[in-house]
Amino acid sequence: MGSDNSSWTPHTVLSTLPHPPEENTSSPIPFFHLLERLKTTKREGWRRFGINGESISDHMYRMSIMTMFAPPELASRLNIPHCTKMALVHDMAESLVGDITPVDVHITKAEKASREAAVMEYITTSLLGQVPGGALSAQEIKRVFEEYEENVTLEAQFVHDIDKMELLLQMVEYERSNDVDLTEFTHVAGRVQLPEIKLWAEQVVKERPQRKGKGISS
Ligand SMILES: Nc1nc2c(ncn2[C@H]2C[C@H](O)[C@@H](COP(=O)(O)O)O2)c(=O)[nH]1
Ligand SMILES: [Mn+2]
Repeated sequence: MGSDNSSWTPHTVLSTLPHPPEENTSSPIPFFHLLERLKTTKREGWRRFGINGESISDHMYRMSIMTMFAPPELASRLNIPHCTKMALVHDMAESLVGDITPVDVHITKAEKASREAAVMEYITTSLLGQVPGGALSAQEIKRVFEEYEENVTLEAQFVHDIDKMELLLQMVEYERSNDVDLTEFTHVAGRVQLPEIKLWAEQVVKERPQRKGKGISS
């Protein structure tokens, strides 16, 4: 989904789709169809290692479950249902932007953020702007996405940590099921912020399979 950075818009991708979602209807069905792309788009970080397995929605599903297992003292300071909602929304823009990794040199962080904001604006206006608000309104989706991106509230910090934790779990699982060295991802553990989740990260990194002929896995 790369293209000239300055000219990219959601319609850069939408115009290539065989069945682009109908816009400005009072039905959420077109939005539901767009979500299929989260089920079919594989996470790029693993594809670079020849592992074409985990989709974006797989990642967000496990994250959403993990948010409900916050350790009790931390959970007492969090709005957990809001965190679960944030986990399910945070990568929604990748339905059109795609999954861009921090090592992708073709698209800057600023361009990635700009594209994702444009997609969330498209989703919450063209697709959901005419849909009667229910438990999750267009405004709430946009607000939750922006809260995650700003990463200031404890809920956002927690969900960012869960995002990293989910990746670390998948790293160990892929090292176990493939003969692949995913050491490149271990630094993510060092970027976990909350002390309770740091403990989880340390526990998971210790699970890495020892590699033949290598020292103790870090
Ligand atoms: N090669 C690397 N890829 C990484 C790293 N950290 C995250 N990632 C991947 C994981 C996803 O495929 C993608 C973005 O994930 P989000 O959940 O943040 O959208 O980037 C890394 O250190 N190396
Ligand atoms: Mn994510």
